[in-house]
Amino acid sequence: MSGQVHTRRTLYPAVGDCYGDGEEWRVVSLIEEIDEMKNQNGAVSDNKSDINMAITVEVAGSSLFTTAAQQAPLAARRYITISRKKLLHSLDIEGGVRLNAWIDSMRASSPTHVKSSPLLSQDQSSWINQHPSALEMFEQITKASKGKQIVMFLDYDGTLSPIVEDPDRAFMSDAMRATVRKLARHFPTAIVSGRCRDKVYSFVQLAELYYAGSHGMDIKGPSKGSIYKNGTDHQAVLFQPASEFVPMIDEVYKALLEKTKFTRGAKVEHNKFCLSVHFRCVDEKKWSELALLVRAVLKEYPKLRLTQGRKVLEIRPTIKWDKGKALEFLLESLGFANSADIFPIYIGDDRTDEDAFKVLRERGQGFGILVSKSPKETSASYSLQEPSEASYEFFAAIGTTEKEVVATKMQAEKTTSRNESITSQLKNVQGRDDNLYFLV
Ligand SMILES: O=P(O)(O)OC[C@H]1O[C@H](O[C@H]2O[C@H](CO)[C@@H](O)[C@H](O)[C@H]2O)[C@H](O)[C@@H](O)[C@@H]1O
Repeated sequence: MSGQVHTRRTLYPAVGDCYGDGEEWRVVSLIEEIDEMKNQNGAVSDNKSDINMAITVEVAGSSLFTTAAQQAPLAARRYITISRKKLLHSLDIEGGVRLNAWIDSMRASSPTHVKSSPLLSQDQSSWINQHPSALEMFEQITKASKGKQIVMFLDYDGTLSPIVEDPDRAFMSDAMRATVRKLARHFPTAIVSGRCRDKVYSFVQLAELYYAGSHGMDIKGPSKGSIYKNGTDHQAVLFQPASEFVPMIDEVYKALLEKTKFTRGAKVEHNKFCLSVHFRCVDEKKWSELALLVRAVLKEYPKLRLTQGRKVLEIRPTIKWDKGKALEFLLESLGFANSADIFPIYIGDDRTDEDAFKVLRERGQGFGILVSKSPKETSASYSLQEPSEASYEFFAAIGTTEKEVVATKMQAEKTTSRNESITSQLKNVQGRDDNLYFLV
């Protein structure tokens, strides 16, 4: 004997939330209603024509539901079931607008292939005029930084390591490590990353650097103190302005793991004071759905905000802290807060690096370099096509030039007691000022 059975299956415990003008509604469960034909053995055969996807929505003053039948009851928790078609239509008009903006921006921030068209190449060339390749500007950069203390700030992913599918395998090459080591020998050098500080340290493995993890919310100086520190205080720096958020971040991490567990390819990364939800390995057709899931979780945490990067949504505390603030903090802890004779150079590839580029523009000191193959709106002054150690050797070369001058000057210093005039002669010959002394 066989018969028809009506079954309701909850597909997702919570799907997402949407906001419109003066209204708010939240999808709490996606229920698949299926009229199943059960045979004698209990095996199920879905009769497609009977499938009706319905969605249960928790309502807070929505004008979505117009007919009397659709109006939510006045209970404390108001739920209503609407058709899948209607929900998706509404998603498009309301929450969809913001959601699509994220997704478009995520797509644009990490193009998989750069299409070549006459228009694009025109855009590209005008962009390159505005943001020339740093590699062609040796003379200008050397001249601009002359007599000033260069301080290097380097982003990690996409700047020191190539972008790869698995965030746990974004290794840095030995050649790149050797170049960064060389840079750190010439200048105070900091890694500024969205990653958790320990993780980025495990990739870079250079103890002589400053590390600003979690988008600058976790800053630590070299364990033995910095040889560059301008002043007498050589204590190692440790600064964590978002410590109070750790329990909340842990909680949201667990919620996100749970909510995204059915989204194939999605990955949630715990970056200590912030989180990343990776879209790179998720089918693009599922991106909106995943973004909705993330936003649904975040709805319960108004003290956290969402930003986007290269195929990633980043969740972080709403505190006024970013990579730009981290750069300023580092300059200050190096003793350069009020120094006119510093030349900070920040190299990064992502939207979050723009905060640091902006700070440099506002200070009118140093400049930003954007690593990008394609034109992007940026506050950086220069560009680099890709993250290669060859590019960063360029800065080491500036360092070498500076160092030679400094060494000569040091030699001159020693001789000063014997012959004051040698120093002044050197100064005249090389046209450098005394700010370079503390480099050595
Ligand atoms: O500030 P960053 O050091 O650039 O960190 C930003 C995010 O970088 C990582 O994700 C990015 O790189 C991954 C590995 O190449 C790639 O799979 C992912 O698609 C990129 O978005 C890191 O995993 C994130 O936690 C950081 O927020």
